[in-house]
Amino acid sequence: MASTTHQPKTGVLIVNLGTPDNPKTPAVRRYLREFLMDGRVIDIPYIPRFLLVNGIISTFRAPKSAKEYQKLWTEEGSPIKIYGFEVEKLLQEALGDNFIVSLGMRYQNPSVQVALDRLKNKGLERIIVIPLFPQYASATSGSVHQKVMELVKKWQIVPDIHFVQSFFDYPEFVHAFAEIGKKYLKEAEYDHVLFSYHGLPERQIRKGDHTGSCLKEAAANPYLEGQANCCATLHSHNRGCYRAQCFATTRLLAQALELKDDQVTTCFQSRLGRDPWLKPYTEDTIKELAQKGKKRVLAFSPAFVADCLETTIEVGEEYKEVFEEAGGEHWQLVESLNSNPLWIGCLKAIVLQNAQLQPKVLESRSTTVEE
Ligand SMILES: C=CC1=C(C)c2cc3[nH]c(cc4nc(cc5[nH]c(cc1n2)c(C)c5CCC(=O)O)C(CCC(=O)O)=C4C)c(C)c3C=C
Ligand SMILES: [Fe+2]
Ligand SMILES: [Fe+2]
Repeated sequence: MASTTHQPKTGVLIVNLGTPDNPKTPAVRRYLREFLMDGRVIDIPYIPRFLLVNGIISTFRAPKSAKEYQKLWTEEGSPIKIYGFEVEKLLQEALGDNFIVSLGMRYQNPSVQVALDRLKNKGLERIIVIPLFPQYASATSGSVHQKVMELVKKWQIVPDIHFVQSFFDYPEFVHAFAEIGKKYLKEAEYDHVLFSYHGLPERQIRKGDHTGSCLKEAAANPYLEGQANCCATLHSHNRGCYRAQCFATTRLLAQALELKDDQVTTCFQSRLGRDPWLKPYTEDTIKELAQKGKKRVLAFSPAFVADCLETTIEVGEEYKEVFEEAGGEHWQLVESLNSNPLWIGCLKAIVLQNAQLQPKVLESRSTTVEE
């Protein structure tokens, strides 16, 4: 009797932030409500969060954001979703039949529930979850992890679940972004290169800092090692710090692009509310660069893997206006990874590397079927 070994398939769940179903105010309000009622995004107690989101944000922010989404929308829909589906298809093709790739959005559609249902009851031994955020933040990757766990815990058979925490330091990620940017640096001269990351309330960084040293720039403590910026190096004590991961991303990209320290600046965009967010703020940085006489700036948005409101509209249009009003002459946004083949190759590398983390014992446990 011949015996055949069946390697169980691996599920790959890729999850991005999400976007409204359409760019009209009611759909944008639905999206903002789901997004901002997440206690990892607006991390204040439930009642004040409920009042804020259903009051000011639903009344004033939703119609304002809807206008922005109308500028962003294409005939096929919102870019973050269009690229999401393209990436799902291309990654499936790249990985082949031993994997099932499924796309979910943390907020709105296709929901994480729908994406996980596509992986349910398929006899999967393992699911690799890749939140599509290069740097870890509780508000993004942390929230995806929480949502997946909430849903999967109800399954009768819970497979191995492996979460990818961050991927800013994968050489394939750095290479993909750098190659897209190089195109611009070869075409023209730039006075400065800006790396603008999505911001976070400083409070959220402090909550994840077990050393008590982060954001205390001048404090004498063993973690600063004489540096002015506590996140200027990545060590075991701050490995999960979003801010430290953003600075590390800039260093890796600057190295790949052969840029010197004084040619690049890291800054943080999209502040919401009055609390202090990560500094320097992108808007302030842009004004300072223009005041210093920088006329031509190239802007990367390496916290995003697909073009979206935060890149195309905020960096590509709004910050361009700020720069030009302050005396700048040429502002260029580097487009995101979108469905670039280098990005698909990067995702494939992330999947294969994490699939290999599967202990040897699992390989030898592959189901043996007697025929
Ligand atoms: C890089 C990842 C992101 C982090 C970190 C993040 C934190 C964060 N965001 C808000 C509030 C808003 N973000 C909005 C849009 C938006 N945010 C991200 C990514 C991160 N957010 C993306 C990819 C997008 C764009 C989605 C799209 O449809 O194109 C918005 C909505 C747009 C608007 O009204 O301006 C809000 C609001 C907070 C409060 C936060 C951290 C605490
Ligand atoms: Fe955001
Ligand atoms: Fe820090």
